[in-house]
Amino acid sequence: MAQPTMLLTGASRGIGHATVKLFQEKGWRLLTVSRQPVSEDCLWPMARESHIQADLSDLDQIDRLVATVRERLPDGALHALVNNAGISPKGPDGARLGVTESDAETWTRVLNVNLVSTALLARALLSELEAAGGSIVNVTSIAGSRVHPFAGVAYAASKAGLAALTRELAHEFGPRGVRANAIAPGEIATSILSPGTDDLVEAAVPLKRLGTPEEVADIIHFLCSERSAYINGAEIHINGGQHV
Ligand SMILES: NC(=O)c1ccc[n+]([C@@H]2O[C@H](COP(=O)([O-])OP(=O)(O)OC[C@H]3O[C@@H](n4cnc5c(N)ncnc54)[C@H](O)[C@@H]3O)[C@@H](O)[C@H]2O)c1
Repeated sequence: MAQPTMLLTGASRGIGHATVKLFQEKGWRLLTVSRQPVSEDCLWPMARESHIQADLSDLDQIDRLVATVRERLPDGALHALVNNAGISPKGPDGARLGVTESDAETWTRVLNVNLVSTALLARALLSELEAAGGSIVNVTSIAGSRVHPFAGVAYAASKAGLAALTRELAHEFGPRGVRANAIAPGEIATSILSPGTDDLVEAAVPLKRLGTPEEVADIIHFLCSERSAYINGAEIHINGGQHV
């Protein structure tokens, strides 16, 4: 197969950063989306070249983003779309933006980044995914399927919606040879974690540790590979056996 191409959102740090590094090591061509310009000290020169700046909370930016992606796909084929970008009002981005759970603007921002932009991107890039027999991976969360002490309502609702969207896309896109799956992390060592997570891990995670971004990246890679060719519409939980 010619060099496969992946488009990943939220590449600047955490799970997205680990996923970019892994796919690069595996020989993929990368297109990455982040709100920020890539910094000069960026560790992966290929990723710097492939970076596209877009704020996914602003849906007006999606058309331009899709047009830029198409320009950078000379053969018109996209092998993987990884919808990883996420925002939590209770995480560092939320705190920085000064948002609160009762704020309508918060709901809009969280739903746009975590859910609506994902749906729009998947549909807009369906032809390119179809051309490659491609795979969509949506990063959901443990908070989408159970009450989580730190996640917050908007975040939980967005991730439950993303899980539902994944099943719907699997059903609709499957006949066109495009698979859609989700990966639902529990407590992973990234900047999105809230204070108090250590106690939660001690009380509720049988493996008694945080997961690593690299462990999540590995499953994303599996879901984008031929090894998972018959997995469609699944949500794979990676949470150390967490029970709340
Ligand atoms: N770390 C965890 O414990 C955990 C648990 C469950 C789910 N998740 C999910 O994993 C995904 C990755 O999160 P992470 O843990 O690496 O956190 P993170 O905060 O380190 O990374 C989030 C990424 O999303 C990007 N992003 C946020 N808002 C954006 C916007 N408006 N436009 C474009 N990009 C934007 C950020 O720039 C960043 O690259 C998220 O969807 C998150 O909800 C993480």
